[in-house]
Amino acid sequence: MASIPLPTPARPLRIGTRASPLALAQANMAAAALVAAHGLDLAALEIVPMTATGDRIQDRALAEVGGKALWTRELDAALDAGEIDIAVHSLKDVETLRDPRFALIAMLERADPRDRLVVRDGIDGTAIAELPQGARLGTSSPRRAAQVRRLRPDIETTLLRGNVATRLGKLAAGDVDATLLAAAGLDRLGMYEVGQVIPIDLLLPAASQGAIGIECRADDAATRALLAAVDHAATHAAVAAERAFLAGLGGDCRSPVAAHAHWRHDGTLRLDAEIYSEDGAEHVAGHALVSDAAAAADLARRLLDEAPEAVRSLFAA
Ligand SMILES: NCc1[nH]cc(CCC(=O)O)c1CC(=O)O
Repeated sequence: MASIPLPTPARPLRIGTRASPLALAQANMAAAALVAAHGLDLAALEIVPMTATGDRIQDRALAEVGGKALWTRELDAALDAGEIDIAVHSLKDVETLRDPRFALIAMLERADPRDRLVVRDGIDGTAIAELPQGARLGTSSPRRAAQVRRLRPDIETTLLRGNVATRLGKLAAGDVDATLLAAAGLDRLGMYEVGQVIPIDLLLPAASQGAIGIECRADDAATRALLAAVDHAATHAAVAAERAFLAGLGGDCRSPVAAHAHWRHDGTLRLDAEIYSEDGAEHVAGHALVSDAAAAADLARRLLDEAPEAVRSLFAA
């Protein structure tokens, strides 16, 4: 194979990212992986932070805002215009159907995919089952709201938006009694002690949760080669199955859908998935061994076929 032209301080690789502390931490993880894989000079990389539409809108549920690509539009435009060379994303927030001008080449090794329950001072209990009767749970995730309401119909769910620190601040201020946050995000912010982890079999995570994706322009062969060296193949295949399931449903990160794939000891990949009605009162769950995207899409079709009307009607596909 021909050698890859490496970025240099004179011609740095520009890494586009959202400007939130979590996004910056993730961009730095991607940078560190590239430095390690290629023996780059740190000065050969430049982090380029930008604000996404989703960051600007703070007062409404993103599901209401409508429109697509609330987290990717600005980075896509910068990538397309050649202002950045790569974009680093929380894959959970990236649409399953991407513009073919962009290529998702690499995923870093997935972190803890689980959610953690965080309660405010004065609330006893660290598990969902232990929350006080009628507790108020803040979340911006239709999945988390539906899952909690299924387990605890007495719990009231309200909208809680903003980056991780903002949400924790609103929790501390008593706006809500509890919230759910991704363990991966908390850990990447150094908040290892915040919240109580919820087992996967109690609260199945969102498709792609804990996975960081790195994209470049599809026609940028040099950058593709650079990124391919930091791809974690096992993560990539598992997350691709989760995303194929979501795509098969016609869902996105605003759908009450959970999907998690994990490698079994015999080398097969098992995909577990659940789809909920908005209030969590109804749901359908299933699993399959998935050797390719088609098998994940098959599971989506099977679950939609089995789903009660309140669930199926959420997916107009
Ligand atoms: N929707 C926001 C978002 N997107 C990715 C993460 C966490 C990091 C990850 O899943 O990799 C979070 C925060 C959260 O859900 O608590």
